Formats: sequence, structure tokens, C-alpha cells
Amino acid sequence: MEFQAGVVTVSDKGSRGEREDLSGKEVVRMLQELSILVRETVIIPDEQDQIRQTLIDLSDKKGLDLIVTTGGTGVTPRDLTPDATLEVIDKALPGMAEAMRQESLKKTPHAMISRAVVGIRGQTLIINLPGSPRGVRENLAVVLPALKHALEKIKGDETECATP
Ligand SMILES: Nc1ncnc2c1ncn2[C@@H]1O[C@H](COP(=O)(O)OP(=O)(O)OP(=O)(O)O)[C@@H](O)[C@H]1O
Ligand SMILES: Nc1nc2c(c(=O)[nH]1)N[C@H]1C(S)=C(S)[C@@H](COP(=O)(O)O)O[C@H]1N2
Repeated sequence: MEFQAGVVTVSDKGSRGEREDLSGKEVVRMLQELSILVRETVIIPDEQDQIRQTLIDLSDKKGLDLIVTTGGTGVTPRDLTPDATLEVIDKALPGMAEAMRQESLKKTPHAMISRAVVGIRGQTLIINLPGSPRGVRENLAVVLPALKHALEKIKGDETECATP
């Protein structure tokens, strides 16, 4: 199956043009390596309403299979990406989020303050990643081995699971 994705960078500095968005670029690179077509990339400030609306537009209007966000998963007052994600998902997928946190804890104790959420809205998988390029690389690498299988199942593929 072919999958189409959107990448959402949630960053005040990035959205003001004060810092090059290396993290969004890293997500795009990693998804393309998996032959997932990245159809939309957006950079928005850490505003909960704007994050929520962007997630709704990309899933409902654009019909994307996957949305990956980067940034705003921590605990500062303007880290609101998980809160916006929780507002829009129908189902949580805690296994993916916990796998990322668990592996990340082997690299940095700061991983325990990422509140990243993974969930499903309709037939769109939404994955939150931390803001730093390193956080993107390390977290996305954890879920990549199960990503296409998850996307197939979300689209209703009922063939038997071939366990790797
Ligand atoms: N989109 C990005 N591109 C490149 N580096 C980033 C990006 N987002 C975050 N970083 C790096 O990760 C660090 C921690 O990210 P954090 O989300 O706390 O950023 P911030 O600069 O405090 O906030 P904001 O990105 O919303 O302006 C930043 O200081 C920066 O070095
Ligand atoms: N694997 C991994 N996880 C990580 C990091 C990292 O560098 N590598 N950064 C951590 C840091 S420093 C923070 S504050 C939280 C939240 O990051 P965010 O607020 O930029 O989303 O993610 C954490 N998770």
C-alpha cells in the first residue's frame, strides 16, 4: 500500500522564521526513506487552537494516512501539542508512545518529561515527536519498524499478521 503523510512543526521560533526547521526536515527525510510520500509540511506556533485545527484539516480534508508532529511535547506552559492531539483523536495508541519513551530513556533522562501522544483520528495515525532534531531521529527510529503495518491495519487490512 502507498501512504501519504503530513509533517507539522510546532515551534514559535520556527514559525517566526527565527530558526531553520531542521526537525521537520529530519521527519521528511526519514519518512521518504520508508517510501512514504510527504504531501504537506507546515510550521505553526505553539497555539493549541491552531495545532488542533491543523490536525483536523490534514486528517479530514486532506485525507492523509499519517501526521507526524515535532515540538511542544514537554512541560513548559507553551508545550501544547499533546493536549491538542488528545482533543482530536478517537483512539489512543499508548504502545507506540510508551515504546518511544522507554527507548529514549536509555539515551536521556529528559525523555520522561516528553508527554508525546500517539493516536488515531478516523483513518489517520497521528504521532507526536519532541522538538529537537536528535529527539526526532531517536524517537521516530523506534516506531518505524511497526509504522507501515500500523498504517495498513488502520486502513482496514485484515490479512494475517506476519510477525517479524
Ligand atoms: N524545528 C526545530 N528545528 C531545529 N531545532 C529545533 C527545532 N525545534 C527545537 N529545536 C531545538 O531543540 C531545542 C529544544 O526545543 P524547544 O521545543 O524547547 O524549543 P524552543 O526554542 O524553546 O521553542 P520554540 O521552538 O517553540 O520556539 C531548541 O532549543 C532547539 O535547539
Ligand atoms: N530520544 C530522545 N528523546 C527526547 C529528547 C532527546 O534528545 N532524545 N529530548 C527530550 C527533551 S530535552 C524534552 S524537554 C522532551 C520534550 O521535548 P519538546 O518540548 O521539544 O517536544 O523530549 C525529550 N525526549
